[in-house]
Amino acid sequence: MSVALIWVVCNRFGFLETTKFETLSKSRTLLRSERIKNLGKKHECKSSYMNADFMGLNYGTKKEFVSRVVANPSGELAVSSEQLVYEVVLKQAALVKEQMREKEDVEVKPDVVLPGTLGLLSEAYDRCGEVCAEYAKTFYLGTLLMTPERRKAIWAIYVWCRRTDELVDGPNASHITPKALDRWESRLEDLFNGRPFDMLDAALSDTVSKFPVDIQPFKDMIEGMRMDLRKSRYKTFDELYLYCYYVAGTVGLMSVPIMGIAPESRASTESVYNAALALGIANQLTNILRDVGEDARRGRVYLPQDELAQAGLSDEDIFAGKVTDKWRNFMKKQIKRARAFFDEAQQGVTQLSSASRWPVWASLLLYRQILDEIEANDYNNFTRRAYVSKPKKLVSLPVAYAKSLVPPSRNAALSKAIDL
Ligand SMILES: CC(C)=CCC/C(C)=C/CC/C(C)=C/CC/C(C)=C/[C@@H]1[C@@H](COP(=O)(O)OP(=O)(O)O)[C@]1(C)CC/C=C(\C)CC/C=C(\C)CCC=C(C)C
Ligand SMILES: [Mn+2]
Repeated sequence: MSVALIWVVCNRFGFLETTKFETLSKSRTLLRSERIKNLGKKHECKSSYMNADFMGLNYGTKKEFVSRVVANPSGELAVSSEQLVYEVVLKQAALVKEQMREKEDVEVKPDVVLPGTLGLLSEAYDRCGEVCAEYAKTFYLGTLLMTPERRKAIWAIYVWCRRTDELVDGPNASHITPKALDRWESRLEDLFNGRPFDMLDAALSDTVSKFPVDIQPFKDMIEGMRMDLRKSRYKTFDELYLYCYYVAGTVGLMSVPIMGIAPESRASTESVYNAALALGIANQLTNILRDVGEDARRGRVYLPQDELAQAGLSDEDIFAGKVTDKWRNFMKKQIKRARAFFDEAQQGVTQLSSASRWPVWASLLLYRQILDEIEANDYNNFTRRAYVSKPKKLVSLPVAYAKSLVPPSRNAALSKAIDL
């Protein structure tokens, strides 16, 4: 009965037209000469530059840098994951700009309220808030600073992401099949089309009818869960990058349309999306570095196999779980790379609307400190879980608050630097 009512409510809101992007995995085709021409110079990809630097490759200045191509196992050249993900970023940014423009032209009609249905929707959002508070307390507290509309929308997205992650990471994970993920995806399509399946879906259905959120990052997150089902090793950082985009970079892309960009920001929408993507990647890399031992006990090694080999390490060393100098050196490089992604993200946080900056700074600073804790544990991430202590968390909150007060620079030259 209540589901039917919510279905009616959400149906009435109409639906966001979903864009006809090819899924990222489909577009991950081998590089043809025209693709090289089109992709090479068109988008200067900051992250690619950053990784090239990390790998000790010298590509000259950032401006001169032309995106990297990677070789697949049979030696053929393919478009790098970063380049493909960057295309998604550009499309998301273009879409949000287009939708914002359309919104300005559209006359806002008053909502037709069906008796009894608004109460159900607000109950659905309250439940999302409870789930968020239960799983991510600090972040939940941060969301309380946002406007009520934005806060509820972020809770609804959080809950959908958490439920998606639980499918492959939760107690029923061993029963999850690719078919189950296909069903989850068609449920996602239904809710984007105003036909939610349950209360929590109804909250997200309402959110996507109000904010310019696209379905693509949601679909891509499900793709990441598919990847987790079929894969437990990553040959290169390029492969790992794609996984990180799917499961975490997508969260950044989902969140920006809700959090909003500060009206006074001079940075381009693309650069803000790129920073959001970088935060997702940084968080996921940190998560992987923190959980090396735990993942190994589940037979999973997310660390790039080629980089392990270059460091003179193998899966066996990870299963043995001995902290050696080889391991320390390897970890130092991995931490350096994760920090570079955090640095990239930090430039974008300031561009967000003022009320959204504090929760993002708080989550960034707290997650980033996990890297410091791994160092403090002398790189023993096999048997010691790095965590940020309560006092350190408490100190981070006012620091995050102070950072959130810094407005986007009005200095055009500085904003241009962000656009690199
Ligand atoms: C303010 C803020 C952080 C908003 C994001 C809120 C949101 C919708 C979060 C969803 C997170 C989620 C449940 C994702 C599912 C996949 C997953 C579990 C990813 C890992 C998160 C950490 O979770 P945890 O430590 O609990 O991991 P375990 O399951 O225990 O292993 C991830 C590591 C990644 C999450 C990614 C983000 C939070 C990206 C946030 C980016 C933004 C909000 C963009 C900000 C904008 C700019 C311009 C920087
Ligand atoms: Mn997880």
